Amino acid sequence: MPHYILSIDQGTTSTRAIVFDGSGHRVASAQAELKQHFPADGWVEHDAMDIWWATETVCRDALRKGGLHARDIAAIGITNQRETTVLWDRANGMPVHRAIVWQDRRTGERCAELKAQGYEPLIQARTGLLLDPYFSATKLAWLLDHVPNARARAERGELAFGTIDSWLLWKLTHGQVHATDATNASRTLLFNIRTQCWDEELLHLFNIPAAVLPVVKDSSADFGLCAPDFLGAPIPICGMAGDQQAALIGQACFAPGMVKSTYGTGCFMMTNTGTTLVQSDNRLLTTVAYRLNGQTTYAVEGSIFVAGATIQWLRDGLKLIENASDTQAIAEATGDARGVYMVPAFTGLGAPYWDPRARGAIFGLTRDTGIGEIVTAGLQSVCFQTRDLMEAMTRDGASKVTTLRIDGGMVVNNWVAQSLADIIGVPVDRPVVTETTALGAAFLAGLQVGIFASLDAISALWSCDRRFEPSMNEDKRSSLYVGWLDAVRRVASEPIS
Ligand SMILES: Nc1ncnc2c1ncn2[C@@H]1O[C@H](COP(=O)(O)OP(=O)(O)O)[C@@H](O)[C@H]1O
Ligand SMILES: O=P(O)(O)OC[C@H](O)CO
Repeated sequence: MPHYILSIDQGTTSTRAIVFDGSGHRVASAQAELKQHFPADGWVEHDAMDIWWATETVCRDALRKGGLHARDIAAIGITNQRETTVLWDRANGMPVHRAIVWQDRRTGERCAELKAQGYEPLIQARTGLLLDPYFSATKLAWLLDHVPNARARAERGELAFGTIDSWLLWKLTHGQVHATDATNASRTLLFNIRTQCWDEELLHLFNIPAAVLPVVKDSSADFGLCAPDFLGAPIPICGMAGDQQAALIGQACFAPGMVKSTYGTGCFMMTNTGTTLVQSDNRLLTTVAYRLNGQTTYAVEGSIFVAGATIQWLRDGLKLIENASDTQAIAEATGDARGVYMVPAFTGLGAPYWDPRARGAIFGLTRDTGIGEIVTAGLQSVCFQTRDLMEAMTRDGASKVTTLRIDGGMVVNNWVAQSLADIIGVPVDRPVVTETTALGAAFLAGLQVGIFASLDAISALWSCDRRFEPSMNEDKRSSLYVGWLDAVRRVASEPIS
């Protein structure tokens, strides 16, 4: 029996394919950058065909680099940037518009309108989410209303909606399968996370015809076979999860109370709450962590829109650094931001503030402030935002965080990992495999085909590369955080309660 798993990780800024072996070791990988389109202020789009072509290329490259053939691959897993919305023509498999990306704010007014009409409590109770343009429903409604004939065609069953997972599945199976998994469905604002069904009342509220929707499956399931021309032979597609849920799985956070935080473009902290659905009183999200054998495990999530994107801005916007990795040496040499705070609210503030009108700022500048302090403040902003999430989770009773498992592109930076431990005041564990998103999708696919026997067997594969212990004294930790809260208050568009 073939014993490798091919994981497709379609992220916001790049598309990756990674081949793992049956011990969760990475065997080969390939990556392609994804072009970002910014057609108007606050709008962010991706070309869904670019995403598909990049997926074909990176999968073929990864196999070639590993000296592997389709017959060596037991299963494919898919993980993806969540919420990003694609609408395509079932007849020719072409998108009817560019995909609207999770960061896109064009439907802010529609969300505000629904909020003013008092719909948020109902929506939160059914979906675990809040009324924010972040999620798919208002993006899909926008497409149906703005693409000529789209609504009528959707009602006639001619168009299909999906997040990136569904879109890739459709292309991989040559239009044979229109499905998603429960984690991705739980990010649309249309899926009832209690009943695990599309919610008719919400479909009506957002004016979405049911005919466009994919079938919702478990995260480990039979999603069909990829067409033989993709890699040379049909391969079963057996795992699927949104990237933050896949990271939770890749970090083996299977016990209630275990928590991970992923630092890519944004930062997403997630605590496993087991089979208990915890509704947040502190404006965190409740979401499906994974669904296996029909059993739903839930999580509480804090979503920060800008984490690694701050470093991209320091590099591409301000041109203060050449490479993201330069920030470690700069922060080590600077040691301390010396009272400078950066609040990177470039697209508003996410959890726990949810303030789309807030904008970024740098405070505490003096005549001797230099590049070092600004870069250090940029890195530290990610740590302070994590502390905000941790405080909200503790207030919710979702978990008293005792250790934090971290992953994502930023955590190779030792200064960030240490500063995180110092600012949140608990040990931070960095695993050997930091590409936990792709690993999580591989675990899900491998569970389905029997390469991994159980979640316990997966837990045994997790191993720590390095633990970062907090080393800052409590007074300094508190006073730094008070300064951060003051900076956030100053950028907020409305008073923070
Ligand atoms: N050494 C580093 N120090 C700080 N940030 C880094 C470093 N290396 C990469 N990054 C940041 O990490 C992000 C890339 O992480 P990744 O997990 O690949 O993101 P995504 O999945 O969102 O596309 C980028 O925003 C980049 O600025
Ligand atoms: O592409 P990432 O890794 O920044 O993740 C994006 C999230 O899934 C958005 O909810």
